[in-house]
Amino acid sequence: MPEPTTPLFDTLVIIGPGLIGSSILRRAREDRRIARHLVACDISPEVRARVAELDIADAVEADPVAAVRGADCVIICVPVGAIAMVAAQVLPVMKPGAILSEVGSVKKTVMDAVQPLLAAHPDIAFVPAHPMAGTEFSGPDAGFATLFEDRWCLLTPPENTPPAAITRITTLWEMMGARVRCMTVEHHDRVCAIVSHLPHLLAFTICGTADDLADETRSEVLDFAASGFRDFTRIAASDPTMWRDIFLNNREALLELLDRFIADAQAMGEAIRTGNEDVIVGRIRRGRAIRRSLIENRQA
Ligand SMILES: NC(=O)c1ccc[n+]([C@@H]2O[C@H](COP(=O)([O-])OP(=O)(O)OC[C@H]3O[C@@H](n4cnc5c(N)ncnc54)[C@H](O)[C@@H]3O)[C@@H](O)[C@H]2O)c1
Ligand SMILES: O=C(O)C(=O)C[C@]1(C(=O)O)C=C[C@@H](O)C=C1
Repeated sequence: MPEPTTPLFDTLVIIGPGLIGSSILRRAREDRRIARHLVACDISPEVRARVAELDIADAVEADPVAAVRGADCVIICVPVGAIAMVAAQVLPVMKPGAILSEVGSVKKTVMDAVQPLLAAHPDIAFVPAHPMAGTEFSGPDAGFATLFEDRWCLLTPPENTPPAAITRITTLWEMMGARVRCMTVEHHDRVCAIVSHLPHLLAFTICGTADDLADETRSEVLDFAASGFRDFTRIAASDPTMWRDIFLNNREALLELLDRFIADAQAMGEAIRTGNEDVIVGRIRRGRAIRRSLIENRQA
């Protein structure tokens, strides 16, 4: 007879079972070594009804206070701008020794807002995590159990976090199929500004510019878009609330990298103006090499 194993968590609560939260629930539903009891909590009655229909949680709650009572792990999966408010609602009723986590795409502003709240709850460990995985879709129907497979999950725990709590959240993400790396909130926000936030800013902007051109010239510019432009439109289809919160919360790092990008784009423009083939070809070769190395490492 196989040994019965104790799950990693007894009760795991997901607040905001949208794309990311419902993907965690789906994976945990498939692998009962993750948690014995799964609770979903959402502010939206439509989302709660859909989560119940999809049957991806053992219980669905409207009230975060009722949802987290007795839980040993709570993961906040709401837009960045709402994370601290939800943390303030649940921290006072969480069980001593429990872990609070969140999956927001920006870390410094969230940490700045949550750390003062944690001071009153020294028996709760805070282990923020950011799975570097997603799609342009939102909501509980968009999630899938394999979303985090072979993707990075970045942890940004405060310095005084008990190592055992970091280990448990690391194990959780490994059980989701991800690879885990710890870093500071500042480093996290700079890295994400370049690999995720600036590309989204460019995608939203280029779609708007093309659409304006189509209006001005009263022509079918967008009808002729082949796969290059279409790749930008996939990213540009992402959720407005989520991206508004990301841009406003990672303002400093994003604006610094936007300035740097504008300078680099202007240098490319200058090379085109002056016919500087070396600069043009050098840039293109560099982009190509980056794409190839991602493919070799199976990240593209
Ligand atoms: N979408 C991605 O690609 C991706 C990837 C990694 C991390 N993230 C981060 O994960 C978080 C969730 O993103 P998502 O794409 O799953 O969003 P989503 O819109 O699919 O889901 C968010 C859910 O949170 C609920 N919600 C909002 N405010 C709430 C509140 N105050 N209390 C309870 N529920 C509330 C919404 O009703 C919704 O069901 C965001 O912070 C985002 O930055 C997103
Ligand atoms: O694949 C996509 O569509 C995503 O936008 C996912 C993506 C990203 O930029 O890579 C978006 C935001 C997250 O915080 C992490 C991942």
